[in-house]
Amino acid sequence: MLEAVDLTKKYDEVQALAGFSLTVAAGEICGLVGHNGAGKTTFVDMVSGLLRPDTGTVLVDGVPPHETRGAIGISPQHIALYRPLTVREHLELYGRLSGLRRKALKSEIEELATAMQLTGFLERRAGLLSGGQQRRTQAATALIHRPKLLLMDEPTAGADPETRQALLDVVKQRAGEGAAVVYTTHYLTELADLKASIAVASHGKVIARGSSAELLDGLPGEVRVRTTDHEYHRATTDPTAALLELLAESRGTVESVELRNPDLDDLYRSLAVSDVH
Ligand SMILES: Nc1ncnc2c1ncn2[C@@H]1O[C@H](COP(=O)(O)OP(=O)(O)OP(=O)(O)O)[C@@H](O)[C@H]1O
Repeated sequence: MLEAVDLTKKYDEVQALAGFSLTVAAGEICGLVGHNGAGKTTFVDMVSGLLRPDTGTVLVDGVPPHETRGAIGISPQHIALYRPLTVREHLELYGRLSGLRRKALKSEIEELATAMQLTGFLERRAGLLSGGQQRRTQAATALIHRPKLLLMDEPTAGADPETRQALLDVVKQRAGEGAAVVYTTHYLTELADLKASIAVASHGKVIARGSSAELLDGLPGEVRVRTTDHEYHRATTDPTAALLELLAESRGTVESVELRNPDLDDLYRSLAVSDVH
């Protein structure tokens, strides 16, 4: 569904993309992760047709992004709503731009408003919405025409847990219906919830690609034991054994025990990713 091969892009002195390749199949959610400045947004902008690569090719459903019509839905990193327009007017506008007819548009708005918990706000102007409501509206504009490719650039930034869950549920549902999804985030827990595959970007290219099991297997998590006397912690791939050892070593009364699974920082460390441009 999405095929990007060897993309490069230079902004003056900054090599934002340096041979960025990524393929995402229909029905697949690909979690695109990486440090700030790794090139994720530049890539998303290129796939959405906003930016042309210096070299390399992008195909969406077999054609270049600027030639697709209605195949792509984009939820940009920064909220970009028209303050005087209501939520319903936004959804009508984006739906019409993608060629949705009046009847289909009406039922899509109803279904999406329910899924995104926007039913009570449809007639409210965007400028008067809370941050979370704006996030949900922004995401809804990307989803209204049921695109074959969904580009979601940190869609949950600043969202409360309820907004985050609504968003994750809709993304899962759309992938279940066959949409390909590129989902950039700094939260591994979201990717686990989405059962997403992972692509790690660094210095303008994808340096690791696979399922989270493939990429995280064997990475150490951490066990912490806090007692009335001291706090003990150990990095480990065998939490049960480490916990028993720490309990045997610890002095004082145990107050808390914490097991932390490997996270994105552990993954970056294992890949020796250290870049911030
Ligand atoms: N319009 C621009 N002009 C000059 N440099 C840019 C421009 N856009 C991005 N860059 C640079 O290109 C590099 C990649 O930026 P990009 O926004 O793609 O990273 P990112 O992985 O999305 O980061 P973040 O996680 O912070 O959103 C950075 O060094 C950034 O400063």
